[in-house]
Amino acid sequence: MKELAYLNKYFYKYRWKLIPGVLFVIISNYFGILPAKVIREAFDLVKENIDLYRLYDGFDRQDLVYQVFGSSLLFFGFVVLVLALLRGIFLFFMRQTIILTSRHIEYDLKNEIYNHYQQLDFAFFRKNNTGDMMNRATEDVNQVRNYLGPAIMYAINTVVLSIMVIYAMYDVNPKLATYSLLPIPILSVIILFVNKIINQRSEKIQRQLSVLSSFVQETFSGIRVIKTYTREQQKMDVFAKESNLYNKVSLDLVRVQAIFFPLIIFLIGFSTIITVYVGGIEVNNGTITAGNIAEFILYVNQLTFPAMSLAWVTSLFQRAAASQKRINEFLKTRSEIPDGQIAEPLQGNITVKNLSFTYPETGIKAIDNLSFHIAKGKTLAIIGKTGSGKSTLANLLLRMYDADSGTVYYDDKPVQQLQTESLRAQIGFVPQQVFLFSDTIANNIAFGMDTLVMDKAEQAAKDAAVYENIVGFENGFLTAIGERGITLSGGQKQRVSIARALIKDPEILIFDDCLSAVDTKTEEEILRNLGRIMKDKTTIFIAHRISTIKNADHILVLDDGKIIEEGTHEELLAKGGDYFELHEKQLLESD
Ligand SMILES: Nc1ncnc2c1ncn2[C@@H]1O[C@H](COP(=O)(O)OP(=O)(O)OP(=O)(O)O)[C@@H](O)[C@H]1O
Repeated sequence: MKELAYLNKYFYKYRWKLIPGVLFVIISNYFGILPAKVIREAFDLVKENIDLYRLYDGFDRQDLVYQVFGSSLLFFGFVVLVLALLRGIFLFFMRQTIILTSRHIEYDLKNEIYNHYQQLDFAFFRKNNTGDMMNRATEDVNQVRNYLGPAIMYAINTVVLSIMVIYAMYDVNPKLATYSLLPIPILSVIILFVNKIINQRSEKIQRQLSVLSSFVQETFSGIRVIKTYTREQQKMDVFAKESNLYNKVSLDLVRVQAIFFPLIIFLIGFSTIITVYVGGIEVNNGTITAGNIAEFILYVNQLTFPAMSLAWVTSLFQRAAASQKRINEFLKTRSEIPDGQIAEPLQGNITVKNLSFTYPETGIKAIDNLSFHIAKGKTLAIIGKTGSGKSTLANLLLRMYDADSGTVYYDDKPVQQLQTESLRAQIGFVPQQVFLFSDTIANNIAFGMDTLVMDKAEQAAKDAAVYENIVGFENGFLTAIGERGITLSGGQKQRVSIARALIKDPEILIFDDCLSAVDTKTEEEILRNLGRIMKDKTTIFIAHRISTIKNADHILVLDDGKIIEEGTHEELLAKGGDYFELHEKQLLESD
């Protein structure tokens, strides 16, 4: 439960909505129990008036008694109606304050979680899957909102109503009150017990629902592969199996619930019988009136709600605590990359000294004691087999991770001292895996900019050699691209991704194998354009194809995270080593 204490800051923030909310709960309950007293008066009046009516039997006045009696009853009816109306009004205010506050807090909490996710480092996103992160920001927040709104509202309601009703009962007749209340503790114990079973079964449903939705999500994401391999029937069978399981656990819950409500009604009915029986004896003894029995029956019935909501509220509290614990786990996670202070414009000199990095999850040493230097305005190329550590190096340059040892220096300043936001804003990075948002092409190109300047987007598209393709579409730059840009070809997507980096006009550009899906002619065009744009700027090319990098000022050949050869294209060819072999192989392939 201490996990929920995290939310206290929000209670404080919205205190001027919550405090009136609590007052409204009290007032609405007060108007809720008053009708019982009015009905008692009405009952007693009925009895007295019947006696009086009989007394005047045969007299003229009997009609008058009848009329007075009729209008008094009407009056009592009217009072009950007004009280119900007042109760309704305050219930409305209660919901308007407490439930509304819970929605405000839900909104704040979702924003807090979302903003926190954005600040976390790559390592966090590597460790946690998207489904789990989304669940915590949606389903768990929902559970917490149930605590903030309904649970708190009904908890206060239950306590206030129980105190008021029990007080009113003992005020009338302690003996009758004790007898009438006897089944209530039994009721509460049964409810708590049944509720535990309901909770366990609800959790099972929740888990199964999660399995089912993950399955459906994955199936639809991979629908093309499923259709290509004609695995629809197999997927349908798996879905039917999981769905049946969901059905079974849901029915298990319905069965318990089916016993639950009749049981409560039975115990309340039992309590009513005791009230009538003991009340009848007391009326006979003259200690209470017949009206008191009617009043008590109403009280007992009013206690049904607190008895039921007690268990429900307890389970809401428990679920919210479990959810808040999961939310807190993420909110308390701090980025493992402490931010630096320096936010100066970069010149473009990069030095890497004895850099090593091992992925903690797999223990794979991706970068092993790497050192090199690129002067401002020069082009460095990195080539190597798959898995040789090229992408890891790019991520280290962007400070997505911190190295285990060694450092990257920008203009002689260690990367740790630079403000990551400023660093990344000055680097144009084209990742190996293109990701385009479900938006227009223009907005995708201008993604890194605060505003979309069409001329700049068009120029970037020209430089990335994708302009002709874009204007060929019916809506040109305003063409919407679906999830992950499915309307574009692989090569077009890569070029849009390049344009996204170029529009920033950065001092440093890093291309991570982003020309792999582009034909050699287009590649040459892009490289020519880059030569012009990046004339005085620093460029790092990561590539598999020698054609991409042969004009670079310096080439590093990586293997197993280490530099095995380095030099210019000509120098490396002259060495006759791995680079030369690769060159020969690629020449043969292109022939
Ligand atoms: N997130 C990760 N967690 C654990 N290990 C990883 C992770 N990413 C990469 N690796 C491992 O680190 C090594 C280097 O991977 P990296 O992606 O840097 O290679 P690469 O040279 O870019 O390969 P490619 O040319 O195929 O893109 C590989 O052995 C890979 O399995």
